[in-house]
Amino acid sequence: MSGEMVRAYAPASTGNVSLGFDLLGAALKPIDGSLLGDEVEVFASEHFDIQVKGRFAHKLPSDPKDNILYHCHQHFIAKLTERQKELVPCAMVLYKNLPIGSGLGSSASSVVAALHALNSFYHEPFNHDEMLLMMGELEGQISGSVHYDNVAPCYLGGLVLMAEQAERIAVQLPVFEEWYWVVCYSGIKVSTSEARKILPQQVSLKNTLTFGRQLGVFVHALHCGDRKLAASVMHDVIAEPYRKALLPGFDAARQFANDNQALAFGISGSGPTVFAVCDNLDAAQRINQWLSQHYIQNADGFSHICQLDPQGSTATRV
Ligand SMILES: Nc1ncnc2c1ncn2[C@@H]1O[C@H](COP(=O)(O)OP(=O)(O)O)[C@@H](O)[C@H]1O
Ligand SMILES: N[C@@H](CCOP(=O)(O)O)C(=O)O
Repeated sequence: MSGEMVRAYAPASTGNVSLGFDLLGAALKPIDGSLLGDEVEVFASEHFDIQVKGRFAHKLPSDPKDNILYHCHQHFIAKLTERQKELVPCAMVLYKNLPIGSGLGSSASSVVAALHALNSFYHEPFNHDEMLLMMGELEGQISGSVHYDNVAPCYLGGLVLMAEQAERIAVQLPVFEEWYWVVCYSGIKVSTSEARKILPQQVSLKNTLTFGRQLGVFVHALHCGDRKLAASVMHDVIAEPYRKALLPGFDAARQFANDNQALAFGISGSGPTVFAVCDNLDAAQRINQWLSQHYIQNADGFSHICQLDPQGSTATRV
């Protein structure tokens, strides 16, 4: 076997961004330069194998077949074998850096890092949309339904709106580069599939109209650079009213953020991570410090001041 290896990194992401349930998501990058995302290595090997390392490795199922990486590999190789018969076999290592059930797109990060690394290892047989379709399908196996608001920003970078058209799964939106996104993970686990089950299947006419208006106005405001208008419509009428009951300290955290110049505050994905958007670093630091002291529940929790990660996942051949 050759010594060829690919290493991929896939950033944490925030799904929904309050106003775009399942339709809007953003990739995150801590401003202090720390890595907030999973990494996957793929290398040539006679026998397929998955090793799991990293801060949150011990929280994953012990059977490698229950790791989403196993299913990513199976799925990718099955698709590739339809086009190419002779394949160099490989093995994988996952550095599980993101907490599971955190609202930071943890499973999406593993899926994107794994599929990006595999695509790069096998010399890019699949294009961006084919990759996104695969990523959505794999993420859907875990969370209970196909939604792209974590995998798409994680893969493409920036702030991403789902188009869900056959040849245009997602579109990147303009961003306000000076916005800071404080993200605080409390340390408890909230299962995405459970947090989806508690949502009602029907949405009232009033909330449907609010949802449509907010999303339309937000996209317009991004395109014309109107920060105030964009921030004014960042309210969650779909999930937050139900999910906040799963998040101890949520109302106090929102109150502090609102009283300290946050432009917006909400649940990241299905929680328990919360996010606050600020347009100045002083306010972001104040909120970050308060959340670290008051919202975190145990030693697994953490808080970061982030900006949006414009690059998304990366893969390097080493
Ligand atoms: N590589 C992986 N990364 C994250 N979760 C994984 C992975 N492999 C399997 N899982 C399982 O998938 C589920 C992910 O839970 P979920 O609430 O969707 O997490 P998140 O919202 O953080 O992506 C957990 O039951 C976890 O054990
Ligand atoms: N749109 C999804 C996002 C889930 O994000 P996660 O990071 O909690 O997996 C939802 O709100 O269910």
